[in-house]
Amino acid sequence: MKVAVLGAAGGIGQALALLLKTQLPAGSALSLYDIAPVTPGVAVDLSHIPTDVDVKGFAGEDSSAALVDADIVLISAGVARKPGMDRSDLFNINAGIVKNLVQKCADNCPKALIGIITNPVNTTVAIAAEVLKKAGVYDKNRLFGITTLDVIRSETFIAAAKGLNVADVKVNVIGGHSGVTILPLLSQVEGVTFTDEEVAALTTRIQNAGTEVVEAKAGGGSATLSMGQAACRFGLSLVRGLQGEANVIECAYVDGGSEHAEFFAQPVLLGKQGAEKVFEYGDVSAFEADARDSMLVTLKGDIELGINFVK
Ligand SMILES: NC(=O)c1ccc[n+]([C@@H]2O[C@H](COP(=O)([O-])OP(=O)(O)OC[C@H]3O[C@@H](n4cnc5c(N)ncnc54)[C@H](O)[C@@H]3O)[C@@H](O)[C@H]2O)c1
Ligand SMILES: O=C(O)C[C@H](O)C(=O)O
Repeated sequence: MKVAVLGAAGGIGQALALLLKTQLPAGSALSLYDIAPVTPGVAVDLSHIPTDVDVKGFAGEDSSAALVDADIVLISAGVARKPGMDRSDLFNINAGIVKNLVQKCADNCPKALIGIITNPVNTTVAIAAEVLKKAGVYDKNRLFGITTLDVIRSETFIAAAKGLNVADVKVNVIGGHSGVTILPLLSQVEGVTFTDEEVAALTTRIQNAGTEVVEAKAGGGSATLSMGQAACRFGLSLVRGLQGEANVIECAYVDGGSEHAEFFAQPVLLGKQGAEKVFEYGDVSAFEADARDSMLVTLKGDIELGINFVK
């Protein structure tokens, strides 16, 4: 199994690479690429950790060498938010970065599963899809926007609010990955009930959790360590699916035939072909139905922006 991380010298990339070095199955290869010249050094540093995962680092303008034979590519290359910015403010720089890197995936590992972390995810995934379509290698089951951070935040905040063991909390988060497009389905959480006030407060906190980190870091970037953990969880789920494990399910932002939008985050069964099945997200409360319907103008606009960027 070969996993490539693009943006590997960054805050997310280094945390993710460390977690993968220690948690990928024995015999795996970890391929680290970043435009920053430090990247081969990050690989040497990790290579001293005694696990049976081979690490190589690549720097410079061309990511090709890192991508050959990759089974999974996780992309966190790009710029992060500063206080006062929305994720959409990152579009001008990150759109071109994702477009170029996904073109390299099309050229060097067209069958790889691609997970996009770079913001604005609602738009960069649409960009990736258009690039792959133009290259004639698009398979909707192999492209994912990684929304796992919204899931782990929801699990954490719900457990804290209700005094639960966080390992027992399971929650679907649907929609997209920015502001109102992030919708945790609190009504489905088993073994717990919420007042209307709790639903409103928890939903708002989960939707604004990225901004909470950006403001706390005071100009030093956005979530990196929690995102490293989230991307590792999702990446390892992709690995488990590729290896034929049954019942590997994660929420992800996919082109899964949603009635709501071309890309929509919902529960996905991961398997040997990537997304084996996209599940219905189930019954929702009146509050959630209203929040879902009201987000769609924003979500569809974000997607349209990505499609038009490549066309
Ligand atoms: N999906 C999510 O839930 C989620 C969560 C947190 C952050 N993010 C996003 O992830 C991205 C990265 O965040 P970060 O905190 O790691 O940022 P960072 O600035 O710490 O790291 C980004 C890395 O990308 C590299 N890079 C820039 N241009 C590149 C290129 N053309 N090719 C290869 N590498 C390039 C930089 O050299 C840097 O090492 C941001 O866009 C951020 O908004 C997404
Ligand atoms: O908020 C950000 O800019 C980064 C990321 O999308 C997050 O949710 O933490």
